[in-house]
Amino acid sequence: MLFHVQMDVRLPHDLPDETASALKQKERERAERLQREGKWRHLWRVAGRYANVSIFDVSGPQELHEILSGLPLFPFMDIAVTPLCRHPSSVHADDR
Ligand SMILES: O=C(O)CC1=CCC(=O)O1
Repeated sequence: MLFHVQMDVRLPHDLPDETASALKQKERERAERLQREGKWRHLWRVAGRYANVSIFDVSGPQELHEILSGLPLFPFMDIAVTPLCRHPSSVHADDR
């Protein structure tokens, strides 16, 4: 099942630089692993904002929630989830 996910990152201004750097590094490692596993299909930066839009390919909302809530930056992100289904005019056979 595909989900469009927008994550807006809001790190507290008083978060020490070292803590922020460690969180970002852990987030990167988790994101890279999930991409290699095929669960995090797209990851795009929103131009001009500390935010991303992503496409996840997971079994359903429960798995998505487990992934998102396990992200190192989860406590510092506003997340909006939109479930997706196939568009009848899409020419891409792999759209699910
Ligand atoms: O920088 C972001 O948008 C937050 C993030 C998600 C995956 C990642 O590596 O960073």
